[in-house]
Amino acid sequence: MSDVKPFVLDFDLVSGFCTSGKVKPTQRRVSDMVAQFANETAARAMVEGGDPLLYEFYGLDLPEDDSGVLQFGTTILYPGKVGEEYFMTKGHFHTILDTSEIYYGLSGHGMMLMETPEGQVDWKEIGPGEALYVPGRWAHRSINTGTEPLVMFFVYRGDAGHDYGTIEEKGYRKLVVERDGKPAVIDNPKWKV
Ligand SMILES: O=P(O)(O)OC[C@H]1O[C@](O)(CO)[C@@H](O)[C@@H]1O
Ligand SMILES: [Fe+2]
Repeated sequence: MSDVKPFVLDFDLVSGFCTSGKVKPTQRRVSDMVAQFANETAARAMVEGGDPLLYEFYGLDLPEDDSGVLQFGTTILYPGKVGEEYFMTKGHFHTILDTSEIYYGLSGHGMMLMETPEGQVDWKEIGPGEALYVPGRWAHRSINTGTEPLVMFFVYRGDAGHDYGTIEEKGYRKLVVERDGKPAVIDNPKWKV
């Protein structure tokens, strides 16, 4: 058991930022995930044109080897598109595959795209005041389908870990793109068996 003392952290309900500045966010830009987008040419052009920030999240300095710890924080995913594909997070399975995660929508609107190693796929919309349960075994990627930052609070088991490799190699089975001004979930042409 780790020796974490009780503490309080403040997160702004709209911006998602930790306003006391006690924790610094991790940022991911288009250059961090060019290969994850369906239209890599559009992604590379965006990198050349200034490399926009896709999202930032607060990961706390809590022990990552203790199943009794809960990791938590906020994700701020900015609005925008790469080609016709909405800004999204990298997405991951948990290293301990059967660990779950809860997201709570604070502001903005988006979607969680999920899939299992066996090939089940699902997606759920998330907005302010909605709690989304991602069961164990489901890879999860957040997508901003709106015009404001999508801000979510998340919590998961401390030792769950992040497995990015599987998604980097194979991609997701589905993509979320804008069609006729609305989000549409389509097959990912780049998905590898
Ligand atoms: O880890 P990714 O796929 O880049 O997505 C970012 C979000 O997911 C989490 O890893 C939680 O699942 C957060 O730390 C972070 O906000
Ligand atoms: Fe996760």
